[in-house]
Amino acid sequence: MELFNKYIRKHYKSFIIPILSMIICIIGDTLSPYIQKLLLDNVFSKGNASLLGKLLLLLFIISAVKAIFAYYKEYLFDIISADITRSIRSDLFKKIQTFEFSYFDNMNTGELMSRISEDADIVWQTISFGLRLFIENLIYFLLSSIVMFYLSWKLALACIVALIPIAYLTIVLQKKLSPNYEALSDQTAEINSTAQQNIAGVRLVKAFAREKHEILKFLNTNKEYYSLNMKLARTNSNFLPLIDFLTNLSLAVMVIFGGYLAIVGDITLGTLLAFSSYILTLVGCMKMFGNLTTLLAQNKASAKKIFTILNRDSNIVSNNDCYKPKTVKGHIEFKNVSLKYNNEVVLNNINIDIPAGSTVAIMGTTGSGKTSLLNLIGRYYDVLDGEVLVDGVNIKKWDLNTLRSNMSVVFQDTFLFSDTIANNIRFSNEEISDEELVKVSKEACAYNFITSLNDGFDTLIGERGLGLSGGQKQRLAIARALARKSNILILDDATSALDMETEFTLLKNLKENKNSEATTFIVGHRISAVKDADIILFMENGHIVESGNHEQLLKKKGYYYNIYKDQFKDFDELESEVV
Ligand SMILES: Nc1ncnc2c1ncn2[C@@H]1O[C@H](COP(=O)(O)OP(=O)(O)OP(=O)(O)O)[C@@H](O)[C@H]1O
Repeated sequence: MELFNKYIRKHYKSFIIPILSMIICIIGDTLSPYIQKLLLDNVFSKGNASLLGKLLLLLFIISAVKAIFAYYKEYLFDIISADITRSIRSDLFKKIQTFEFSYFDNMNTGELMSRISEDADIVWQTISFGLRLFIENLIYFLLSSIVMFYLSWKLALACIVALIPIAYLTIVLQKKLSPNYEALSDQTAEINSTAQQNIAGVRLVKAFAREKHEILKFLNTNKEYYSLNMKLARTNSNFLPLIDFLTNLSLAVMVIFGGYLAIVGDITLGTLLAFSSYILTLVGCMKMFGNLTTLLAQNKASAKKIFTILNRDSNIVSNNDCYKPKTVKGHIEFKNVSLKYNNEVVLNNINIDIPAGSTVAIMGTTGSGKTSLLNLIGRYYDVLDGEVLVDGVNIKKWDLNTLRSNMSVVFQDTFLFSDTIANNIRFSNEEISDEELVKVSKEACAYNFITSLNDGFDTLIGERGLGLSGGQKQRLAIARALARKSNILILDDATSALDMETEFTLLKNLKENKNSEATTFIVGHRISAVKDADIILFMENGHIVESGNHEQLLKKKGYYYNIYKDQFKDFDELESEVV
């Protein structure tokens, strides 16, 4: 129903011409048996030869008109359905873009791909094929019934009554098929996601020699899909022969009762002949309604899933009259901030004030909440308690697009698009000139390796930067972040795959070229990467347990000092040996 209200109804004007064409074709089809009746009763029985030419000409005209309008009917219906499906696909894609991070934490890619591809295709089939046939058969049914009642109400009534059990069975079949199609749609998504995950992780599978396990997993999913299809086939084969039998029975009723009416002189032979055509049309309609139930059941399942997405609103949205400053300075404050994912509290009572232009380094054990803390700045997740302020304004009051457009992030997991190196860097800022492209690549220590490739900046790389080393991918991701030239830069463990020397050069470049107002966050594990920061935060179990600059933290002789000692112990020992 939602499909109808949201997509089909607004196209109602486009349906006028194809439906009119359809009606013209159906009128032609419905008139043909009537003309045959006239031929039999008037020309052949009564020998009225003058009518023969006229009736044959009429039959010819009807066929020609039908052929012309059939073209419009088919073609225009196809255009409308393609249009509607395009709108559904675009709406789905646009809607998915609005969802918050946590939605994607709980949803797998294969499932979403199924919604955009298979489910949208089923809706397309329903409209282009199903809806057209439904309207067509409904009109056929109504017109044929009207003519039948006009010719002989007794025989028409008998035929309609004989068709009632078929209609009933069709409805029961649809009810039985619906849940099966829902399960089938779920299973299609499961197959997609199993295949998608395997292909995305194929290197891991091969490295661990887990091909057999993966094949087995896929075969099981496929077997389940097969079983569901078999179940559907069983349901169909339980009902369809019965529907066929009843259909033939209704024909027999018509022949017996019609023959009797002809014998007693209630109807002419021509009427009986016309009736046999009309009843075949009615039976054809009933069969078609039966077949359409399958498609309708399939469509119901797919449309339900599509509308679950389309009707969902993101939990993180900008308010009306939100804050949209022209420039962002980068003053960031966390006030009593706590964060919870599902049921787990991962940040507890965080308080920090970071003046614009500071460089903040975050250290801490794995899982201590470093990424989670940084995720709050762009409002990728909402706080449980407290508030995060950027330039003195709670980020919940900010226009999300303005806030995020003024930030650059390098995530822990590097993702590169299947595109050229230049386009990957320009992803964050399409406006940058070729000179700036070179400049940010140099800053990110990526220029030398890019220019050593045969196609340089035009080199095509795979979705995951195939053909590039981990460190090269990270450097491209950093160049992409720098290209945005924003006043908030977040590097979440972005140099972990670089050797110490490259990391040192890169961080030095960042410091030297840094726009003095840019606030920079660096999550790092090496003292050499963090020691020059204005503020160093040390995190443990969702708390900031130490903060200060390098000297202050060394004096505290706490967590930071211990790491410093561990990392520089070898150096000190070596120094003492040399001395
Ligand atoms: N999207 C998420 N959904 C649920 N729990 C999460 C999510 N992201 C992180 N966590 C959990 O939150 C805690 C903090 O994770 P976070 O990634 O912030 O730590 P981290 O200090 O950045 O770790 P690492 O140094 O290993 O990257 C962990 O216990 C982690 O399991």
